[in-house]
Amino acid sequence: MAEVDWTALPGRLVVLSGASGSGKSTLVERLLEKVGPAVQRSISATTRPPRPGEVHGRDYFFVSPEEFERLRGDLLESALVHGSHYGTPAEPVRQALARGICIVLVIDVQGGLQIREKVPNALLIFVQTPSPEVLERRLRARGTDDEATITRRLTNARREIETAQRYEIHLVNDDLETCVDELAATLSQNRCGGGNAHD
Ligand SMILES: Nc1nc2c(ncn2[C@@H]2O[C@H](COP(=O)(O)OP(=O)(O)O)[C@@H](O)[C@H]2O)c(=O)[nH]1
Ligand SMILES: Nc1ncnc2c1ncn2[C@@H]1O[C@H](COP(=O)(O)OP(=O)(O)O)[C@@H](O)[C@H]1O
Repeated sequence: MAEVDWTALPGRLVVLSGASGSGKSTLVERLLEKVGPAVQRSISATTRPPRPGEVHGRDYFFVSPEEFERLRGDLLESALVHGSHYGTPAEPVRQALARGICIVLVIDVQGGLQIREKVPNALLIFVQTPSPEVLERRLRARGTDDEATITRRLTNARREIETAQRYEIHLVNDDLETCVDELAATLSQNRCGGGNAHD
């Protein structure tokens, strides 16, 4: 696609990262219910197989490794995470930002740092559980992953938490509704959603 000045678009780009099981998907789902259409989330492409209940085009675009390679040139950022490829299709994000909508990217820290380079005015938020034990408990309770997958995600969690030092905003997802409120307030204070998307 043609060169885009991402910082000149009226909508704000928000990155939400956190270890697997930290609650990113749950938080964003609740946030979108709460704040309405001025905030939307981007749908990533991935080579990871769908989990039970996940829907193509709603949760992710589930693609083959070959399709992912063909898509590469159209991605705003991409990364290899827990052995699968993930990436953000650029054009839908550009169109939404051009309409003044705040777009949330639920992506890993490698992608977050690529966004920081490309879109310097993006807001980078990192979410953590109150402790590593709570993270492990929630990942197991989710019941979507086998033991090897859980072990891999817990190992990667340590590295992600170290990289998170470079994120400007840190949230602790202890009580869900409290954290959703904090996320909504953070966005509102940073010119995202809450009716001020056109400021
Ligand atoms: N860089 C990048 N990371 C992504 C993207 N989509 C999802 N991820 C990240 O990939 C990791 C694995 O996501 P997922 O397979 O849904 O597992 P979960 O984190 O356990 O729910 C998480 O850190 C996601 O935030 C993307 O488009 N780009
Ligand atoms: N504040 C919370 N308290 C208790 N359980 C939570 C909380 N936030 C999320 N969960 C649960 O933890 C699990 C992991 O959350 P999820 O949103 O899938 O994380 P992520 O998208 O970061 O991998 C899910 O089963 C979810 O229902």
